[in-house]
Amino acid sequence: MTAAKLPAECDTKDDVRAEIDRIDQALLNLFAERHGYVTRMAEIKTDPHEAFDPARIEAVIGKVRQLSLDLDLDEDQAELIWRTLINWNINYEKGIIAARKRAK
Ligand SMILES: O=C(O)C(=O)C[C@]1(C(=O)O)C=C[C@@H](O)C=C1
Repeated sequence: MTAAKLPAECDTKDDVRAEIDRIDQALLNLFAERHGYVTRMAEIKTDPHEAFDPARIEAVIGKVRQLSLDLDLDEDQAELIWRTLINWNINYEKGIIAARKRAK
């Protein structure tokens, strides 16, 4: 494997795309790690209604927006990504909790 190149060290589209592919892999590894905790959360919560936790969601979004600003990223883009992720997680958790209750 070739060493990572800084943006300014990339001379071709292929150079840039190799770095984007490397970063996508790293991001997916982190999403997979986060997903493991969401699965665990679904095991800990006891009622499907607990899956949607508005206070926690707004706290996460607030943190993500601030971290984005600190990194000079677009905070609206970050919020959109996180809301999509969290909305998906809510349904995922609801499904796990409801199935467990039905099986009892
Ligand atoms: O913190 C929780 O309670 C979670 O279940 C995690 C999470 C998230 O993906 O960050 C998902 C659903 C909740 O409504 C809030 C946050």
